[in-house]
Amino acid sequence: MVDLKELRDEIDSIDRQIVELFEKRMDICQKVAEYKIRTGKKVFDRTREQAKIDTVKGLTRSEFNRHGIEELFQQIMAMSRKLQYQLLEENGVAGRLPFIAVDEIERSKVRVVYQGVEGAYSQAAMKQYFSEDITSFHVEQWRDAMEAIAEGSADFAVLPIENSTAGSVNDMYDLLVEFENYIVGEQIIRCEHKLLGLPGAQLSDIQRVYSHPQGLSQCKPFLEEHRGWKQIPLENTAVAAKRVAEEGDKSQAAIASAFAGEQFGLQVLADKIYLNEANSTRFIIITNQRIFRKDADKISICFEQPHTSGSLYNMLSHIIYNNLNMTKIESRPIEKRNWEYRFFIDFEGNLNDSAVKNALRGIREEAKNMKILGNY
Ligand SMILES: O=C(O)C(=O)C[C@]1(C(=O)O)C=C[C@@H](O)C=C1
Repeated sequence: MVDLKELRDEIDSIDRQIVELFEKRMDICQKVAEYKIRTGKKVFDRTREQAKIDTVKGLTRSEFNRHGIEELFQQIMAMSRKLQYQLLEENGVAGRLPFIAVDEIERSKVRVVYQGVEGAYSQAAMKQYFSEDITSFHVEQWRDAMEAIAEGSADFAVLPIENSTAGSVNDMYDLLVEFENYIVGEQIIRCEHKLLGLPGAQLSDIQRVYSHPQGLSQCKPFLEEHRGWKQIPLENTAVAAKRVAEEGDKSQAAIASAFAGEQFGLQVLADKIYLNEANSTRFIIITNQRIFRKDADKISICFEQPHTSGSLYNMLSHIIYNNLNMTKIESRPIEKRNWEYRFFIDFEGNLNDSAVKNALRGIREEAKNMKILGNY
């Protein structure tokens, strides 16, 4: 009968040797980093890593171990790269990020665009974020707002990115990739949807209900109690309220805010119809300049990765290894490339932090491509 203690002693002795060899290897990697600092050579060398993996796999005795050794060496080399990025950063050769730190984002005497019509939740978000002495205008589509920022006809745009009940606004992620606009702030607004109808209308008159698709989805249980109603999605909750007011048909109602109701002279037919008491929408403030507040504490980036096992894990390891806290992850299909995805992550930090610069440098070097969407 084998003795477990003896076996464990043997494992302990092997592990001590592994640790000793690992530390020796990392010391050499430090010298490699010094060489790379002197010569400007890139840390990540894909060809060398592939050759190394092939060689060490060839040294194993079984298929099972071949797989294990591949994973082990991928991790060892990932550690080696992270050490090297850290040394680059410490030596001040990590490179400058193309973002400029500012004390404050201007909130007065600026031109701001939002999507929808007056009474939209975007307008409420704008009013909360900016002061009263701004010039504002609204556009029909989110894309129009993005274009207004890109061409400079507005300084800032206010656009929805996420609702606490219905989830992310997918189109916004795609637009953030398409346009060279950047997030500089965010504003959270409670969305207390109401069912709004014409003055004198009764709940029993209603046959059709208009809202934004997210408005409809956020009031699902209420709408299920009224299965006979036809649900019609529109581009904005305030557009829905406007339409009910303009068409003057008592059988029509809108799901929108109380201030949209006031704006268009509608009355509240049903209150508290939303799924979640704390139902809120997070709006982002966008501009065409690469600026960030000196005290900004949240970063959004996106990157593309090849469709291979472990590729997302490898990117996220830069966040973990630099002790950063990831707060959100999203994926969106890449246009014209079926079943391939672009990942969007948010994490805590400021672009001036060394840990953040380190993580970004690693991701930039190792991902197919990476874009910083903003620090706010
Ligand atoms: O050989 C190098 O250039 C190294 O930086 C060392 C090393 C390794 O750990 O083996 C690490 C990173 C490179 O991508 C390739 C190999």
